[in-house]
Amino acid sequence: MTAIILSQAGLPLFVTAVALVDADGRVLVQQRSAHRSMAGLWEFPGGKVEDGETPEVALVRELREELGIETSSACLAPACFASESLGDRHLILLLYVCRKWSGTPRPLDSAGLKWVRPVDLHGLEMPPADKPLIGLLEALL
Ligand SMILES: Nc1nc2c([nH]c(=O)n2[C@H]2C[C@H](O)[C@@H](COP(=O)(O)OP(=O)(O)OP(=O)(O)O)O2)c(=O)[nH]1
Repeated sequence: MTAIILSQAGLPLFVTAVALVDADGRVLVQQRSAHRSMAGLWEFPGGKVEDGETPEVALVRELREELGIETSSACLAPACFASESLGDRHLILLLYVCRKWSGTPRPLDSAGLKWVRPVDLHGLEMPPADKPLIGLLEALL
């Protein structure tokens, strides 16, 4: 049954995202800008995996584009994932943890950034796919 649903809707949408963790154990989230779907919600930096990219390569690219920071695949530790319907597509959200990068994150493609303690993620308005990831992340950090 699942295979039939997926073939009707096309392949799932693979999105790769990261919990950047600073020296105080806080996590960076960014606010989705007004022109985007789910505008105003807080999310982990990242984006769609493009054709020919690994999730890690896509994430290194997204972090450069969205935050102006540099990291490498070796600094991305797979953490957990979410599987959620977006309506017309099915989202697979791959969440990594990263503690090592160069540069200072800037909101190059979002309405704003903030560093929050993992427990405080529960109080943020985040996309539905992110909700089950919060507890998993808390247990990992
Ligand atoms: N980066 C990121 N995307 C997320 C998270 N949670 C979540 O549902 N998403 C969804 C939102 C988008 O549908 C998709 C990421 O797409 P994107 O960031 O590359 O592109 P976009 O905002 O222009 O997406 P869209 O407006 O076309 O939906 O994954 C998250 O924590 N981080």
